[in-house]
Amino acid sequence: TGSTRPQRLLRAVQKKATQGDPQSVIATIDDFCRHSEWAMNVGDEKGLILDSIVSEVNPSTALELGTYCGYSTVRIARLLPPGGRCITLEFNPAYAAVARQVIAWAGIQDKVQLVEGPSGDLIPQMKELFGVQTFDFVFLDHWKDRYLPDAKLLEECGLLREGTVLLADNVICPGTPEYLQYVRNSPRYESRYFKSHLEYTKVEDGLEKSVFLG
Ligand SMILES: CCCNc1ncnc2c1ncn2[C@@H]1O[C@H](/C=C/CNC(=O)c2cc(-c3ccc(F)cc3)cc(O)c2O)[C@@H](O)[C@H]1O
Ligand SMILES: [Mg+2]
Repeated sequence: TGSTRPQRLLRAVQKKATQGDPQSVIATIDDFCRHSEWAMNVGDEKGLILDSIVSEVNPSTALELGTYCGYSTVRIARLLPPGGRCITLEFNPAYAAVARQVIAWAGIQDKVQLVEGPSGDLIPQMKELFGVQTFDFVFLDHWKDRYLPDAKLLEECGLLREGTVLLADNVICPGTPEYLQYVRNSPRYESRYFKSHLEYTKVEDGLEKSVFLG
C-alpha cells in the first residue's frame, strides 16, 4: 500500500513550506505539481485571476465546491477580510483529510469550514447548518457535469443574492459546456470569460466569472 499523490503533495508541503505562511504553501504545491507530479489544482496562472476576483469581491462568505487538496481553499481564505470565512465541500474523505492538513499548515484553518459530503446534499443545508444567508462568492471546481445542477440548486435554495459572483474553473479543459451555455444565455447572469491555461501546462483553459443579477 503505497502513498497517494495527495499524500505526497501534503508531505512536500510539510517538508518545504513554512508553517503559518499561506504563500509558501501555495508556492510549494505549485513547485511540486510543476516539477514532480501534476495535480488538478487551479494552479499559479489561473490562481492569479482567482486572487484578483476574490480581492475585488472581498467576500464575507465564500463557498468552494470541490476542495481536493485545499490549494484553492488556501488561495481564497488568505485573502478574506477579518471575520470572512470560506465553506468548502469535499465528498472524498481521503482528499478531505489531506486538505485539512494543508489548510492547517497554512495557518488559516480559523477562516475555513471544510464539510465532508456531496454538494447536492449539503447546499440545501447551508442555512440551517452554518447560518449562511447568502454567499458573496462561489468557486466551482468539482465534477464538471455538476456545475450546472449545483448552480441551479444554489439559486433554488436562495443562497445567491444580487451581485453574488460565481467563478468556474475548467470551462474549456476538461470543459463545462452545459454550465457555460446556461450562464452565458440566462438573463439572470452577467458572464465573462478569463482566458488562461490548464494548470502547469500550455493547454488553453479559462475561468468564467458570472455575476448573479437577482
Ligand atoms: C456528487 C458529486 C458532486 N458533488 C461533489 N461534492 C463534493 N465534492 C465533490 C463533488 N464532486 C467532486 N468532488 C470533489 O471535487 C474534486 C474533483 C474535481 C474534479 N476536477 C477535475 O476533474 C479537473 C480535471 C482537470 C484535468 C484537465 C486535463 C486533464 F488531462 C486531466 C484533468 C483539471 C482541473 O482543474 C480539474 O478541476 C475531488 O476532490 C472530488 O472528490
Ligand atoms: Mg479545476
